[in-house]
Amino acid sequence: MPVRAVVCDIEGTTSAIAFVKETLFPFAEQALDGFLAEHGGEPEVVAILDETCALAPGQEPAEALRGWMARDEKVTPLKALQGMIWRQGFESGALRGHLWPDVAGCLRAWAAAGIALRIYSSGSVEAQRLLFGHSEAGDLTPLLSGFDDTRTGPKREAASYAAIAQAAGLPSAEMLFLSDVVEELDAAAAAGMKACQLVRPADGTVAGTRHPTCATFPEVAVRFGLPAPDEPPTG
Ligand SMILES: CSCCC(=O)C(=O)COP(=O)(O)O
Ligand SMILES: [Mg+2]
Repeated sequence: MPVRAVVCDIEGTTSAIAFVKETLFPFAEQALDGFLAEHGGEPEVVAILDETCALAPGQEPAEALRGWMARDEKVTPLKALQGMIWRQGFESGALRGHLWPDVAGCLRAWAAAGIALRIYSSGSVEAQRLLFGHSEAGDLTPLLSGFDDTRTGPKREAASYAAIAQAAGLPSAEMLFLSDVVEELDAAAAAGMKACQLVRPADGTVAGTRHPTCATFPEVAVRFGLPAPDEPPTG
């Protein structure tokens, strides 16, 4: 069955774990109080704070959000708020989306060959668009045909991948999911997708045993019969 769509995780797959943990997360944490003071009355932020209170009853929302940040919990309202905070950073040029140097060339080659490219990350859809729109390789959003976050469903549940396949309008067997996390790959495979673990040495990813492993996107291309990029890796 040929691969007609590739679904990419971000942290540990297209982008360095260190970029997310040492640049993006501290940026959001430091800006949280100022952001809430300035925007806390806006309907979209009020809805996020209500969702936070529902998930952390009895806690001040800012305190709950800080706790989730400290524990790197992939909680949907936190992810939505982080995306809103990062917007200021990406649009001002203070932040630029990190991509591993082997990624952009493959995304361009795959999109040019008609392979549908989608993102599925715990980072909110807004954050995903910002990262790829302001990436170190330029604006890559025209290459991407779909974005999903935890509002589609948890990343470790097969139903989320079935929903992504349905949104893409493709049989799941013709879709390839790339992630660094074995449990996410298990869920994608349970939904019928092909699955491949990105084991990037610089991220310290530990290779699992249940799925094929690749260190770079060009290796993925070779392994799954996708076109190889005609540009050398950048960066
Ligand atoms: C700009 S995307 C931020 C990524 C993020 O917040 C995150 O939690 C990463 O999770 P992933 O599912 O991509 O591993
Ligand atoms: Mg990941």
